[in-house]
Amino acid sequence: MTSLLPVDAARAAVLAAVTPLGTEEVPLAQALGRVLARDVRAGGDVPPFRNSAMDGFAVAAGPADRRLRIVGESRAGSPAAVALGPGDAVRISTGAAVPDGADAVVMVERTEEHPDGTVTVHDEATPDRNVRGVGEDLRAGTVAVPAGTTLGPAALGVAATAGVAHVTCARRPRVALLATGDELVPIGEPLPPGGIHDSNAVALAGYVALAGGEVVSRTRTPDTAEATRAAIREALADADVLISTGGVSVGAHDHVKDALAAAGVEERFWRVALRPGKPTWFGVRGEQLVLGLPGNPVSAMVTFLLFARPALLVLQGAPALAPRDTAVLTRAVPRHAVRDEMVRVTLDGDRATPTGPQGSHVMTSMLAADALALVPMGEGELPAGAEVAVERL
Ligand SMILES: Nc1nc2c(c(=O)[nH]1)N[C@H]1C(S)=C(S)[C@@H](COP(=O)(O)OP(=O)(O)OC[C@H]3O[C@@H](n4cnc5c(N)ncnc54)[C@H](O)[C@@H]3O)O[C@H]1N2
Ligand code: MOO
Repeated sequence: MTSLLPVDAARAAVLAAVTPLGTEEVPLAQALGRVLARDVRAGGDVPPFRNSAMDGFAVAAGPADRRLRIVGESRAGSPAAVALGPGDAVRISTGAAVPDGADAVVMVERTEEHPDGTVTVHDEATPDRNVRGVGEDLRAGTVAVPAGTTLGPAALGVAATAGVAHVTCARRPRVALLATGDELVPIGEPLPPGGIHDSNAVALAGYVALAGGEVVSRTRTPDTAEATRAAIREALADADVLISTGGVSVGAHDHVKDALAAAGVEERFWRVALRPGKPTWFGVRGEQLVLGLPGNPVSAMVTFLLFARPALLVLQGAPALAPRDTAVLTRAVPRHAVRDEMVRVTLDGDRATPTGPQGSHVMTSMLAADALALVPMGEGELPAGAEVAVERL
C-alpha cells in the first residue's frame, strides 16, 4: 500500500494551498455569520450622552433625605429643557439624558413625591450613582469589533451601536458540491433495489453554510468516466472550492481522481492515515481547491470538518482551528494499527464517551457528538482513563 499521510500533515497541506479571497461591503443586517475583513471602529462615544440607569429623579450629589423641587422631566428621546439649580430635581426615565447640574439619579422606589411638587429622596446621591457615563462602553475611534471576527448577533449589535450600517467582509467561498454514485437517489424519492438517499449533499451543504460558504451548485453524477468528467468540468467552472463525495477509493467504478486530473486539477495528496476518511484526496487548480471526500457519510462529514472547514475559514480570513482540548476516555477504544481514528464522542466536562458504534456508515454516531476524539494508531486498545486530544464540533 502507498503510505498514508498523517492527519496533521494533510491539514497543513490543505491550508498551505489557501489564498484568502477578496472582500466586499455587506449591509449590517445581512452580515450574520460573515467574517469581518476590516475592524469596525466606533464612530462616536457609546453611550453618546450621560444617561440614567433607572427611572427616578436626577439630583445634585448630596445626602439622603433631602426634599427637592421638581423642575422638569427628562424622558428617553426627550432631554429636559432645564438645568438643575440648587435644591432642584428632575424626573427622569431609564435611558434619558441626565440634565446639566445633576450628578446622580435616585431610583423612584427610594423617593416620595408630595402634592406641592416636591420630592424627598431617601438615598444618598453619590456622584455618578445610577448614571451611565459617556463612552463607558466604547470610545470614539476605538476598535469595536476586530477584523477576523465571525459576526454573531452580539457583534452585529455592537457594530450597529458603533454607528455602522455596512461592514467590510471577506467574500463567501463559492462551493460546488458533487455527489458521485449510481446508487444515489434524491432525498424524498422512493428507493429502488440497491439505491440509497443522497445524504451527503444535504449534510455537507449544511456544514458549508455553517462555515460561511455559499453552495453554488449541487450535482449528482453516475459512476461513469464521461459523466464524472463532465460534472467536474462544470462544477469547476464557477467555484472557489469543489467538494466531491465518493469515487475516490480503489474500486473499478471510482472515476473521480482521473476526472480531476483531466480537468487540470493537480493532486497534492491522496490517502490519509485516518479513520474514517482514508481515501481523502486533495488537489488545486490555480487558486481553486478540490477536496475529494470519501463517499461513506460519516467519512464525508469527518473529513469535511477536518480539512474543508478550516480551508473555508482561512479563505475568509478567519482562524482555521481552535486549539485541541484534552479529555479522558470513559471507555476503552480499540486502536487501528496504521490510522489515527477520529472517534465521535459526547463530552461531559472533560469526560469523553464514544457515541456508540463507529462504523463509517453509522450516521447516527455523528448526531449526538460534541467532539472528535483523536485515538492515535497503535496496537491493542486505548484504555478507559486515557487522555485524548479532542476537537470540538
Ligand atoms: N478494496 C478497498 N475498498 C475500500 C477501501 C480500500 O482501501 N480498499 N477503502 C474503504 C474506505 S476506508 C472508504 S471510506 C470507502 C470510500 O470509498 P469511495 O470514496 O470511493 O466511496 P464510494 O465507494 O463511492 O461509496 C462508499 C459508501 O458511501 C456511500 N455513499 C456514497 N455517496 C453517498 C452519498 N452522497 N450519500 C450517502 N451515501 C453515499 C456509498 O453508497 C457507499 O456505501 O471505500 C472503502 N472501500
Ligand atoms: O476510511 Mo473509511 O472513511 O473508514 O470508511
